[in-house]
Amino acid sequence: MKWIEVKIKTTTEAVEAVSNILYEAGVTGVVIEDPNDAYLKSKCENEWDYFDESILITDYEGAIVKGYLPEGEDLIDIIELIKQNVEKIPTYNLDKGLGEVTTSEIYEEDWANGWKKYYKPKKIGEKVVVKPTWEEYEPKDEEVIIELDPGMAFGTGTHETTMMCIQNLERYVDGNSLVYDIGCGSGILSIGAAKLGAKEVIAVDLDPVAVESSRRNVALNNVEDKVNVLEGNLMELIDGEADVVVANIIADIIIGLSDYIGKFIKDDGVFIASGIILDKVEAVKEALSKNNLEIISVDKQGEWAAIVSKKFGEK
Ligand SMILES: C[S@@+](CC[C@H](N)C(=O)[O-])C[C@H]1O[C@@H](n2cnc3c(N)ncnc32)[C@H](O)[C@@H]1O
Repeated sequence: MKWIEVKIKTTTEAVEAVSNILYEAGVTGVVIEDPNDAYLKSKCENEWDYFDESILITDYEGAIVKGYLPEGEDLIDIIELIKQNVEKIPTYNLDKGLGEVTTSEIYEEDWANGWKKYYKPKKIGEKVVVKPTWEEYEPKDEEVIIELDPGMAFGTGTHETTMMCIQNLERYVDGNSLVYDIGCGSGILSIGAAKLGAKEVIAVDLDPVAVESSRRNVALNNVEDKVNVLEGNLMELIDGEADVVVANIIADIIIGLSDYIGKFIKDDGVFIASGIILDKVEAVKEALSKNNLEIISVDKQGEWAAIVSKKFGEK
């Protein structure tokens, strides 16, 4: 299968905005080459244990953001939309830099392996470390390691929305927890919940590629006894209430879920909703509150938010 690499030359300050443009266009991950960012981060060794100096070698002095899209009939329209959105970046008071959008073809085999050199072990919570299967990593005390090969599914652990879910799972999962993971992607959150001690996890995704990836990663982490991965829609697959429901999808889907998610949460259970673009935080909060879910916290990282709400029992 052919994939199209979309490469955008921008500035450090616009990296988040450009990444979001690519995510909204349908990429499942981005590669950022930013010599300036690398310089800053190399000063902070604790934060940057796994720094790969090869990202310093670039012919452009600003930042480059790359994303990958499958070849398809609507690709020309998607690229055009990306270009238009990049042109709009200055309206958010950000310097778009060159703003040049270029594309090149790559074959699945190149893509499947090309991105791997940028994907390194990374601590994404207080305890949880994501370790690509092909990397060596010596766990430190108390660390919880998720072995991962996401393949073509979303969920490498490098996206803010995933990290905020993991950080909240660390807060809310205990040895008695039944957890539902809606939109499991690579299975990262289900595996994280299981390794944080959850008693049982049910993972669901509409996308068969994600289901296959989750099952493979669940086996790789030896948590098959705790995690059950199902393909399809929550409503049709699950009957019962969980202590923790986590969904890293997008704001509009979370808003739709809010109408009925309460039926799947025990009294005093929590709903961790992530993937919410900052502009839509208020709309999601309103949808949750309207459905008797009380907002407990709103975390923000970059352009994204995660909202934790709680279902209170009868008083
Ligand atoms: C952003 S990814 C999240 C992957 C992973 N949970 C993470 O946090 O990194 C969202 C996933 O939700 C799935 N999805 C989208 N809408 C869904 C729905 N209504 N029900 C179940 N899965 C859904 C997509 O197929 C995709 O795999």
